[in-house]
This record gives sequence, C-alpha cells and structure tokens, in this order.
Amino acid sequence: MSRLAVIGAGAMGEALIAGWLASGIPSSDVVIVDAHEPRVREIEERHGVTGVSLDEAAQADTVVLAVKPHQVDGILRAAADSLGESSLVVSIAAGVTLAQLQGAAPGRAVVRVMPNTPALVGKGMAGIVRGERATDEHVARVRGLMGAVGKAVVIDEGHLDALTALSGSGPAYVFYVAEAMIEGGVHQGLTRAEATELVTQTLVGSAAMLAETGKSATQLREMVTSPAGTTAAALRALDDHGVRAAFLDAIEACRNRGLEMGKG
Ligand SMILES: NC(=O)C1=CN([C@@H]2O[C@H](COP(=O)(O)OP(=O)(O)OC[C@H]3O[C@@H](n4cnc5c(N)ncnc54)[C@H](OP(=O)(O)O)[C@@H]3O)[C@@H](O)[C@H]2O)C=CC1
Ligand SMILES: O=C(O)[C@@H]1CCC=N1
Repeated sequence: MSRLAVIGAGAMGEALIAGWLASGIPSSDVVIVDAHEPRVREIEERHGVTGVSLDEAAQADTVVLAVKPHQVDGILRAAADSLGESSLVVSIAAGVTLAQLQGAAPGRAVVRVMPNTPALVGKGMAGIVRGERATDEHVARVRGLMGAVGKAVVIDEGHLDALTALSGSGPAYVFYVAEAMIEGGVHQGLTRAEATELVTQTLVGSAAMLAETGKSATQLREMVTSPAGTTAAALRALDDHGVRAAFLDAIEACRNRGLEMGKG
C-alpha cells in the first residue's frame, strides 16, 4: 500500500482515517498533519498513525487536504514545492474548485472528493471529480480509498455542490430529524434513552429498506400509512408545517453556499 497523508485531522479527517484503518489500511501507511499539536497527539494515540511536518506529508503518494475550505489555498501553496513528482492531491473541501486547486499546485494531479461522516463506520457516500491532470490510475486509487469506507461515484464538477447538498451535508439533516423525533418522544413521556433507542433502530431499519427492497421512498412511506390512521395524522401535521418545502429550500441553500464558497 502506498503512503497516505491527511492534512487537517478534524471531524472529517478523523472519520476518514478511522474508516480507512478499519478497512485494513495499516496505520503505518498513514501520516497526519494538524495545526494543533494536542490534536495530533490525540489522533496518534487513538489510531496509531504518525504526525509529521507538512513537507513530509507532501511527499506521500496520496495527499488528502481535509482542512477548512478557506485554509486550502495557503496550505496547498506551502506544500506545493514538497509534493512528490507522482503525488496525487485529493481535496475534500466544500466549494474549493479544481481551478483553484490547480492554481495553488500548478502541474500536479488533483482530484476533488466530497465524502460524508458515515465513512467513520464504513457507510460513507462520496462524490469524486477528476482534475485534468489526474490519470485513470489516480481516479481508480481514489475510488479504491472511498470505496473502502462506503460507496463512491464519479461525477462532473458542475454537480458536486448538488451532491454536497444531499450526501455531504445530508447526515446533519438526518441527525436533525433524529433529534426532533427523540424530543417528540420525550414530550410524550418516554425517557430520553427509550426514545433514542426507538428512533435509532427506526432510522436503521428504514435506511435498510430503502437500500435493500428496491422500492421507492414514496412506496415505502405508503406502506406505513394506513388510511385515516396514525401515520396519516402525523404526515398531515408535517405538511401543515411545510416540512417538505423546508427540505427543498435547505438543499437549495446548501448548494448555493457551496457555489458561493467557490467564488472565494
Ligand atoms: N464535516 C463534514 O461532514 C465534512 C467536511 N468536509 C470538508 O472537510 C474539511 C474539514 O472539515 P471538518 O473536518 O468539518 O473541519 P474541522 O475544523 O473539524 O477540521 C479541520 C482541521 O484542520 C486543521 N487545520 C487548520 N489549519 C491547518 C494547517 N495549516 N495544517 C494542518 N491542519 C490545519 C484545523 O485546525 P483549526 O481548528 O485550528 O482550524 C482542524 O483541526 C472542510 O474543507 C469541509 O468542507 C467535506 C465533507 C463532509
Ligand atoms: O458544512 C460543511 O461545510 C461541510 C461540507 C459538507 C459537510 N460539512
């Protein structure tokens, strides 16, 4: 296995590291860089990977940029001279375009990836965008890495902000719904622990039905909704509160924010 560097060991960087190690990538093949020394020590202790300098990380075969979007340009410029001849730069930063990445690392092979935090448990969903200097081998390498922690699709850059609005940010919407459902259960007299168990297993079971039955979300919702029954009463309340429209607006706002971030 070739050497893998993760620059920025925050929430998403750590989720990827944990997922990759669980998939069988040896910890000795993974190096990290983070601005905070205590964070480096924490990740080293938790995962057995090694903290190194930016220059050393830049020499890895695959260099994953997992810092905040506004930090990408400066860090990539600082690392550019140390990148190995055949190093592949993979940016997971929302909104940072291939053109911007290529401008910071001229002549280098660059790929954009939009992962999501379920990579931590091997259930991630990632979008991959190929830069003009990336070869078939580079794309296959990134597919392999992202496939090791979930599913991966190759898409056009023009669709990456829309993908971000569904799968990149999507886990937050699901957790938001989970929080609200748990709160609803507590309001009805259940303990928080009871409500959490009921909601968690309901989400797990519902996601498995979507993934495994081949039925659409609409068909699966209809299976639950008995005529004039309890579910219909609940869905009526959701419609009265405009929840469906709120999701449409949320997804549009997310995509627009990605586009805005890409303009610098
Ligand atoms: N969180 C998510 O679900 C997803 C995030 N992403 C993308 O991943 C990237 C990281 O997001 P997230 O993990 O949430 O953010 P975090 O802030 O949790 O992680 C970024 C980490 O990089 C560190 N860092 C900052 N500057 C440097 C530097 N010069 N060298 C090394 N490390 C540095 C940060 O330190 P400090 O706090 O001091 O800045 C922080 O620890 C973003 O670009 C985001 O768009 C993509 C998909 C999903
Ligand atoms: O909130 C963000 O900007 C990042 C990108 C996708 C998920 N989290």
